[in-house]
Amino acid sequence: MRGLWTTARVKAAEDRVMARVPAGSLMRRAAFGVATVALEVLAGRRRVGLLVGAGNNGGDALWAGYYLRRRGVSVAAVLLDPPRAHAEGLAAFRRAGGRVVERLVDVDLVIDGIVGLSGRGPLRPAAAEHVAHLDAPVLAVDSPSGVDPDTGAVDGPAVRAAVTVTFGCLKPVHALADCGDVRLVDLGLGAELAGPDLLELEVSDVGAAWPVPGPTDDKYTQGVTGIAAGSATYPGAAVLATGAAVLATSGMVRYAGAAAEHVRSRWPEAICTGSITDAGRVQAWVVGPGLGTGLGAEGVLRAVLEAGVPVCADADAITMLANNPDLWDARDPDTPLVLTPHDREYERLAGKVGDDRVAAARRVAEKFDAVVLLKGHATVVAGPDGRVLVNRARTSWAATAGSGDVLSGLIGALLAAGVDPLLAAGCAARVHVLAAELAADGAPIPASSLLASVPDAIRAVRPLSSP
Ligand SMILES: NC(=O)C1=CN([C@@H]2O[C@H](COP(=O)(O)OP(=O)(O)OC[C@H]3O[C@@H](n4cnc5c(N)ncnc54)[C@H](OP(=O)(O)O)[C@@H]3O)[C@@H](O)[C@H]2O)[C@@H](O)CC1
Ligand SMILES: Nc1ncnc2c1ncn2[C@@H]1O[C@H](COP(=O)(O)OP(=O)(O)O)[C@@H](O)[C@H]1O
Ligand SMILES: [K+]
Repeated sequence: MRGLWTTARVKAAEDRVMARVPAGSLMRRAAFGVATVALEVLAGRRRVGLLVGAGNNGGDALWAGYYLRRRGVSVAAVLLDPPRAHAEGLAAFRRAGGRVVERLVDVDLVIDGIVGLSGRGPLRPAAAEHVAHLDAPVLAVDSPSGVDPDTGAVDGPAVRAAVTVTFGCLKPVHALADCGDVRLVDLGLGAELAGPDLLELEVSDVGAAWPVPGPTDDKYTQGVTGIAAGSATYPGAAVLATGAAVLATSGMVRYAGAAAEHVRSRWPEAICTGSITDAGRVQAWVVGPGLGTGLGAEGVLRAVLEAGVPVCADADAITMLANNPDLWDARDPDTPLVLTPHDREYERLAGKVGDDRVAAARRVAEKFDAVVLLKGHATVVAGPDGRVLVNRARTSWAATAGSGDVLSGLIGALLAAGVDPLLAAGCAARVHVLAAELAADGAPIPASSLLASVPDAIRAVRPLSSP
């Protein structure tokens, strides 16, 4: 797992390190890292432009310009606030033959030192104007300017970075927003940083957590997933959610609901019944996709919440919980609940998501004592214990009708297999994103194709040496 630390925590750690190292040494180390990556990106080309803001981020850029000049690179700098440009960095830059210009023209690479950890709100007009006219690849210093370093939110023009060079540790922006290729320069912060604020699963974490059958397993021991989804109007949601559970693990899947015939004909291996009372025992339930919100659906949700097994509540189940708070009383407080809202469902539960999606997911996780998976290009999974996992998609092909139904089936199967609910949601989100990518391969896909790629996505995360 990769840890990410909020800017307040990073600044506090940097202050403690700075108190015991010579003045300016951290900045020069950071800038040397920037210059090293810049030379790599330049690959022999020799013209660099700097956009220099008034803070230490601009100082990093100026010192990087100094190191690049010493390697014979031609470097021009635009100072966005000349009287406040980092004095030592600017002096070193000029000494090394760096030029100060009004506008960047004919450069092979732009180094964005407009603003870093202290950047807040939309870019100021002068910075926005330069960013709007960028026509070369950009290396962002610490974080792309115009993107909030703690939330990844973008309000107005922002730098689109091909590569971001960051220092000390990763920050939330590096998992929540597009920063291009992210490179980390060590500043020796390690001992000063306690546990991270956010976590990002790596492929190996997902592969290690994904349940696989052992020699003593049979169809029951791996966990039976129950799917309470679909309706006469929306049978497809039942087919997709059940299919995802069938493909996610080799345990058994039971389907209960009005789409039993549709599900049976598509997934003959699922045990299908028309009603939840006849469903038999399961180790986790998925409830909600395509279920409707009428009295019958409320009864199903109540039965699932009372069942005493982990529940993944999605789509209409979330809407019902938002509209009828009495339904919460049916919940067994000792069994885990995973809620998987998109923004509109979130709003029904707890008001607008806002710019800080991590804080939004945390609020609802705490309020309902549940794991909350907030859907989107960057999926945020927050646990009631304060842990947060972030998973950003590299493409947006998953933004298609029915793809959420697939996700809920994956989560349900992992819950039934006994995976920790936060990890279950995080691993499912990761495999879901990968399945979308593999299925799309550059062209739009329906959710049924995403579903068909689930086995390939699982193969891709599992260790190479495993059977
Ligand atoms: N600490 C360390 O040990 C190390 C720190 N390091 C580096 O320092 C960076 C943090 O530096 P920092 O704290 O000086 O702030 P920084 O990000 O340059 O921004 C402040 C300036 O931006 C301005 N500004 C704000 N919002 C804006 C907007 N929307 N649009 C435009 N401008 C905006 C703001 O203006 P003001 O509000 O003052 O008018 C002020 O002038 C960090 O990211 C890393 O690169 C490395 O050298 C390693 C060692
Ligand atoms: N822009 C996007 N990029 C990547 N994934 C996205 C994007 N928008 C939505 N998704 C993902 O697609 C799925 C959509 O789920 P949902 O809105 O519930 O759809 P449905 O109800 O039609 O099944 C979620 O997994 C979500 O994270
Ligand atoms: K920057």
